[in-house]
Amino acid sequence: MARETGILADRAISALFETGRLISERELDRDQIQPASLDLRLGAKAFRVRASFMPGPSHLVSDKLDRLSLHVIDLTEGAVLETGCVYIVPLMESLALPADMSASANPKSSTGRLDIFTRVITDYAQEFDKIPAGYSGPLYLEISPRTFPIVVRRGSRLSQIRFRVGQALLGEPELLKLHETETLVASKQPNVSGGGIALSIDLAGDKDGLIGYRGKHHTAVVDVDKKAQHDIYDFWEPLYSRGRNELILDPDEFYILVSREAVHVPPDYAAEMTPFDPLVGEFRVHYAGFFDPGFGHAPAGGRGSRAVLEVRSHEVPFILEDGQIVGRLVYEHMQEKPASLYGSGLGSNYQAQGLKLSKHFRI
Ligand SMILES: O=c1ccn([C@H]2C[C@H](O)[C@@H](COP(=O)(O)OP(=O)(O)OP(=O)(O)O)O2)c(=O)[nH]1
Repeated sequence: MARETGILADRAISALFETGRLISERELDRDQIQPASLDLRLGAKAFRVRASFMPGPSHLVSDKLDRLSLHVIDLTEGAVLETGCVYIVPLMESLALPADMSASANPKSSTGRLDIFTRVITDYAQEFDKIPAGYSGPLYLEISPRTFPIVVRRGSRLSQIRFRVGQALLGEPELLKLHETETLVASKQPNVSGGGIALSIDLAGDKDGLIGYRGKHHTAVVDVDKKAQHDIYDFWEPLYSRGRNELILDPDEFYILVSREAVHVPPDYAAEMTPFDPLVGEFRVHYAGFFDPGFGHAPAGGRGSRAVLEVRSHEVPFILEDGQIVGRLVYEHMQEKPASLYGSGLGSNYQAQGLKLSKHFRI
């Protein structure tokens, strides 16, 4: 029996397409629907703009593009998007949501791990990545590669959207109860506060003391649609604990680190890593925050999956210490159990992961 409120699962997302609530200029790709989200595809053009913007309550995105666009790039054969530049790409998908359904977007994990900053923008938007209930209109993606230049093309999938009816966030007592039966975050002393369950950082490292990676500058381009294409060490510097169990974050460098705890998202739930909390420190963990139903779930082959963390320090150098809390996972009810779980036959790339760079790299 489906709940009234909650995040839409794969079957319901497919029904949105069939009933014209989700519109696309071409058929959905076979693997575009995930257990609790839909990957969004780039359209055929990218607008290089002078700066990022918010349309605000009285403007269409296209009004702003008329004013701010510097150049239009054709994506049909693929094109390079450079670091430090801002691009706006109309997406292939648009929406005609019912009055009780809203949506939110987030970069795909592979996009976050490449340090590509992306946000979905709607007409009349006053917030990024939030699509109000009943929204009818186009979707645009703002893209700004931060560390590596990238190749994208029409159909590339950098961002994903979750649809939700009403509000189905678990409160702290409900979260604690679920944790007691399902072990959401495998820590000796679960810390449930701020509406979520805390994740801490692993800076002790694996048997070789490897704790993470720092992105190199002035690299070759990464094609976002190609797997295992590049040697890790051409793009990343490995970082070792050397018994110190701490790491000084340099401002404006990008790090891939990993949680100390294994994470579990039971099939009836979807999780999200909550953004940077200024009370935790002057750094930001999480550029891609959706955790799928079935991630870390033992029957879906996920036992021991850790959360990969995308980390940046702002303004000042900051010392992270092993075991320090760096983020929180909030959990929401699914409307119904997905037909397919993360990790089970979906070509999932990150089930049962430890410290793992994006799928584009090979050792
Ligand atoms: O910051 C994050 C965000 C997500 N994940 C995990 C949980 C999530 O369920 C999984 C896959 O995320 P997503 O579906 O966004 O990744 P993808 O790039 O689409 O990969 P896949 O092809 O495996 O779906 O990665 C992290 O470890 N860290």
